[in-house]
Amino acid sequence: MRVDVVSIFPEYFAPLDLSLIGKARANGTLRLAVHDLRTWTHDVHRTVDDTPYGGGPGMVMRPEPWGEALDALAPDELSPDGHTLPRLLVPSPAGVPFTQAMAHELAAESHLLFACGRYEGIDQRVLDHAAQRMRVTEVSLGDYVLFGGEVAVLVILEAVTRLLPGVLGNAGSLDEESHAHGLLEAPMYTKPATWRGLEVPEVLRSGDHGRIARWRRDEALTRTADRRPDMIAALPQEGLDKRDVAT
Ligand SMILES: O=C(OCc1ccccc1)c1cn[nH]c1
Repeated sequence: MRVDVVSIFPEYFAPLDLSLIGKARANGTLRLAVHDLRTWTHDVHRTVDDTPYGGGPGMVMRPEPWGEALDALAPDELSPDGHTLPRLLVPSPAGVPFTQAMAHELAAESHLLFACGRYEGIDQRVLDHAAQRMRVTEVSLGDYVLFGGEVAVLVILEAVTRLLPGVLGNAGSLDEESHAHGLLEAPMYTKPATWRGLEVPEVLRSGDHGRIARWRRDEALTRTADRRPDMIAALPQEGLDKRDVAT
């Protein structure tokens, strides 16, 4: 997968050289390039922002540099490697919620292009113009406001990269994890069996895999009902047999 990131703080992405994402880059699973938006400014001050039409606090990112950046990174003509147009992702408090389902969707793309907004955001025409030729998604990580999109891109990239083939050691851990089956994950334990007077639930040491699976499912349902009733409501009802419904 090819990923391009455009930001006025490219150094934010240095951590991506570490850990799993670093390995994914090393083995070519992920080809990541980070670009400084100011590359596409031409004034001596390399200006990327200006005051908002209609008034209001803060500044807005100017369209010109973004337009040139997107032209350069998502050229219309097919490049030698026959690349398709990228999917443009713009983190924003006004975006559609980022979910594990979207992470899976993005992991299937061949080229992602992230635009990191700062200040009050990017001139809307940048997104409207880009949408004339590529798929554009404003995406929100949650109902809060950050200084800019960089941190959100790090989160999205981590969620997507770990889904790419060969990045996670045992792919098994993918289908067990929270949000993989519409429920939160059951509590996890490891050695020692007793720690500071606290025991590991006996069932997990019973070796009875049917009992263990049932216990984990019950725990997942209870946890989800307690912490995320919204997820219980979203469960496919036919998937829940009578025993499952948490009382
Ligand atoms: O703050 C966020 O993105 C950065 C951003 C982009 C545009 C204007 C202000 C801030 C964000 C919050 N939830 N998900 C993303």
